[in-house]
Amino acid sequence: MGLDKFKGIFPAFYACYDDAGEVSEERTKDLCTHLLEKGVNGLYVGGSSGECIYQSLDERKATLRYVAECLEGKLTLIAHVGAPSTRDSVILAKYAEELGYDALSAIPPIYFTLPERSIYTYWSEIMDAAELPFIIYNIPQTTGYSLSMNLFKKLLKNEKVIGLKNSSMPVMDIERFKAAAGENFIVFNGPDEQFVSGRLIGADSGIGGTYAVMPELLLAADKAVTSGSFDEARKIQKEINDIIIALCSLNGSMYSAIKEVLKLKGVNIGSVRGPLEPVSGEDLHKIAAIKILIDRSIEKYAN
Ligand SMILES: CC(=O)N[C@@H]([C@@H](O)[C@H](O)[C@H](O)CO)[C@@H](O)CC(=O)C(=O)O
Repeated sequence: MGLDKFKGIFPAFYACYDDAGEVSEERTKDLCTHLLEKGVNGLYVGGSSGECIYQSLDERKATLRYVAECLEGKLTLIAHVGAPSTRDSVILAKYAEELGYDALSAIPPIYFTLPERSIYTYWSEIMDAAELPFIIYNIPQTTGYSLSMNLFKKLLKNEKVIGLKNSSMPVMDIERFKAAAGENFIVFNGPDEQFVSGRLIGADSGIGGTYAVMPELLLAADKAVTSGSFDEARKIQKEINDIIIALCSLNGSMYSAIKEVLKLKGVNIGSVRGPLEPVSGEDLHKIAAIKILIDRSIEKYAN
């Protein structure tokens, strides 16, 4: 199949809540519209950044639906359907197919440390549930499982496997997975702090949790890599990293800091759900400084 629609910048979509902390249709659609206008290539819906592990099945289905309804095929949509049980993952996979999503993706099973054959079975049962391409999600720092080359090669035998979202930290992992899978396969860079290096070593695209607060910078970095302007790409990556470090330096989760910055940009998607912590009152003034940092970088590199 043609994989071009999976190339480019894919913000990991955030959980959008109303002021009472419930999933909000209006705010979900506001964020979709905002990102569409910024020119991103697609969205990764319901992953870590979507706070998937803190949401009920119905809330996850609602978010998948609101995004699909709002975008009506204008962006490539990847549904993250990983859930604690295979049963729930299969329900989400079937629902994403009904809604017209372009691909599925899932983390490996969480909580219990399971043997690789269980991980293989889990991913395979999700793939069997829908006629959609599948993107493996390797994120050892949150799941405790690091995708082995053996399991990767076994999964590649299933023609539904068209890509890998690789969030492990060694950039070299991207090169190894890409080499094993060949050209007709999409590798998404996971760590935003290494986007440029990930692209240079072989990632075709990027999915990231900080993209949606600064899509202009990721799009500019991607363009610089594609056009061979490596010095420019390196400079943009430095700005991206300064911003990520600032977002992570507050009392409160990075996602809550991002959501506060988005509010200042006119996109209110509420705050985070516990146990993620909101930004504390005394840190709120720092949010304005982070927004200025982002705006200045965009002015410098993306206008
Ligand atoms: C461990 C982690 O959460 N990694 C993030 C990164 O995008 C991360 O937020 C970013 O590099 C900042 O550290 C993504 O790989 C996760 C992600 O995109 C998602 O599933 O929402």
